[in-house]
Amino acid sequence: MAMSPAAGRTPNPKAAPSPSARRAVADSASAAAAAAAAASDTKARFEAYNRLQAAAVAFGEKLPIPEIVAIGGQSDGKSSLLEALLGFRFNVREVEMGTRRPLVLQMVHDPTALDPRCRFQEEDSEEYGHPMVQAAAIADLIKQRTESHLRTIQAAVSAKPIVMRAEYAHCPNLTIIDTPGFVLKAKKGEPERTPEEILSMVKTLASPPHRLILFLQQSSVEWCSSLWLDAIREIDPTFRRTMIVISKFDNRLKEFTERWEVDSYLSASGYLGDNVHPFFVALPKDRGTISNDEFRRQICQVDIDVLRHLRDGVKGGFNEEKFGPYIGFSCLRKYLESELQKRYKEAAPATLALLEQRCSDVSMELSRMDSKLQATSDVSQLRRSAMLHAASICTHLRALLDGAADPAPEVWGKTTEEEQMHSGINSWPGISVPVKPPNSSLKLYGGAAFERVMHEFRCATYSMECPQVSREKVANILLAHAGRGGSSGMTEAAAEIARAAARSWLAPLTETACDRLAFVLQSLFDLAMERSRTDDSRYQNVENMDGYVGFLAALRCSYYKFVKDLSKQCKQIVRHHLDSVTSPYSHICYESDFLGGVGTVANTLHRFNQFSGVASFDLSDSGSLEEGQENLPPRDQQHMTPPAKANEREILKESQLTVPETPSPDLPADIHGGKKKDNGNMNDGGARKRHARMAAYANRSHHNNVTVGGDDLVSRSGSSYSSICSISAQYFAKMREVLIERNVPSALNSGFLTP
Ligand SMILES: Nc1nc2c(ncn2[C@@H]2O[C@H](COP(=O)(O)OP(=O)(O)OP(=O)(O)O)[C@@H](O)[C@H]2O)c(=O)[nH]1
Repeated sequence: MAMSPAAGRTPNPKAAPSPSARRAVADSASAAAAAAAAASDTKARFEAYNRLQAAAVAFGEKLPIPEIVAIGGQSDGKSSLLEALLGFRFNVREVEMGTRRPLVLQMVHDPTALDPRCRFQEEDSEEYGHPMVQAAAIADLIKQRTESHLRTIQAAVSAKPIVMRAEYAHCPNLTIIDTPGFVLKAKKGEPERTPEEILSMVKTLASPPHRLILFLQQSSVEWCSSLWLDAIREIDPTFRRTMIVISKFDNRLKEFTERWEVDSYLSASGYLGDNVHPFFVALPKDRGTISNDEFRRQICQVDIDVLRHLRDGVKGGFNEEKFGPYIGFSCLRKYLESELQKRYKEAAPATLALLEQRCSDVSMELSRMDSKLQATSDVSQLRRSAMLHAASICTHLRALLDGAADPAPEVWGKTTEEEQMHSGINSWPGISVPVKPPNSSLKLYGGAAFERVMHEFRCATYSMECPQVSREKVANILLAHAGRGGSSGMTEAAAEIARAAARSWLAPLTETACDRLAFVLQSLFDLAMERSRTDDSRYQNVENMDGYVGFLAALRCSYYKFVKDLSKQCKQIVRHHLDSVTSPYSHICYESDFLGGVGTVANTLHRFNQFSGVASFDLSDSGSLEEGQENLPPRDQQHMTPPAKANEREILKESQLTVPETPSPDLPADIHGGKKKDNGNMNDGGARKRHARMAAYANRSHHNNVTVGGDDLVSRSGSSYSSICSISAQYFAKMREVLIERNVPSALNSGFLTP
């Protein structure tokens, strides 16, 4: 203390202080105030970073907050060092499993907390739990959290940290992350990959450049045989942000006898570079239960003992000027604290800029939400957005019908089987065999799926045979016509039978086709929504309607209703076509040149190939010839028969008619006699001959004055009945062909796609 000129005299308490004394007092007061302000700045900065860190951990954010990561081999003393820094033991190192999850230890120096207050951050939230005081309870909680998390993720180690905040009068303001220790071999019962997992996890934790690395290595390890130094070099090759701590220094001390030995060891010459100074730390060995005060006292004592040993126990002491600042726990503690504060200060502008950026992002998002909220009360704005959204959905629907590959058909498309299953329409009425159009195994949607259903419908329809008609029905129609004395009674009867069959068998098929097509269209709504959503995120100015649940539900409902109405209308139109084709006034049955004539196999085959069109290209890669030709007319089966085969079948059928036991004198002999010739010969114009025969038959019956009614339909079952069945089958095929080739496809296409 500087003496004043009046030194030695008794000071007069009442005398006014001299100006210089006043200045000195003022200087020291302002220095104290500045120090206090700096300390409070430091504390505030530390607090702010701690809160930021907790938030980052809770939300999985990666913020460049300066932190210290303690790493090293197993049992190198990381947890012990953390306890020493904290100023009390919480027994983490007693947990025999070792460190398995990183522990973020936020130490907050609080002079009022004479007992440590530890609080753990909840596993998936920013909140901290209640303060805990008991060391055993803290250790238990760490152990329990570690075990339950590892059990959940089925692993031996995890990178998900446990965050503990400790407020204590005797700890510095410091945040350290304790990590699992490196090991060379997995423990018994643990996965063999555990050592690599630990190494890679710790490397990941230590890699961010804003983190300081506190690398611990036991003093017993020689620099040349250091196991993990290379791992540190990989992360931080120049040790720019690495602090090296030689732990358990007490174990090494007794080996030094000469000064050069100590100095050479302390300098780590040749291994770390001139600018890297490791710290040499020893901590109390005593494992007994001691008070926190005693623990801290022992830490100080070990520091004193180490220095004393180096000074007095070694011949010539050691280079204290050079290495003194690096020996002992208290030096390390001071260094860590100041280093972290320095980094906090350096990082503050960048952190602030980052936070401001985040704030402005959030403000923008908030104002967007605000304007959205306001828009909800602006009806005209709402209407505009709703119309824009509906228009966008319509555009996407159109694009999907025109053929699109977005969204991924593999995910959003359906195979024929899936379509059948999801629509609840698993089969075609009256068709017992499964109908599989080409490409049935591909996942399609939109226009492609529509075309495939159309093709499936054709396949289903052609696979239908003219249903059997009972003798009574035939007799009822035939006899009535005969009674009226008509000359073409048999033809008329056959036509009438075919009409009735077409009406009752084809109508359900067309209705099913409408339902299936409607399902394809309905499914498009979700795809259009998905496309619209992707567009929204691409062009952010488009109003996002996600929150308007009621509107979206109404839009969906009206779309479904629209499709349902379309389906209803299409059913009516198709029904109308069916009615006109099956009308007695229709001339279809009597058009001899219809589509090249009944039974012209070559022509009908050609037509089948035409309708097959694009839809019959098999694009599935499974495509063996058989599969590729799914539902193309099978050669040896009667069902699944397109027009050509249907006609062939009629020919076959005719050829297989039962010869009546008593040949009817009414029928020309060649009707039966010619059968054998026709049998199986599809290209010999059999159907045409048959047609001619039918006409001849009709004429002859008329000319010979033999009425059809005179033919006994019961006893001569093989004659008139069979012929009528055969003719009506041909008529049925004709009607079907007109419907499937001309009327129905155009009606469904225009009805569904261009309503
Ligand atoms: N002699 C001596 N022993 C120490 C010193 N520091 C720690 N130990 C002991 O070394 C052992 C391992 O210490 P820990 O702190 O658990 O080591 P760790 O690195 O955290 O271990 P893991 O988390 O399993 O990687 C304990 O028994 C400590 O008491 C020291 O300075 N001197």
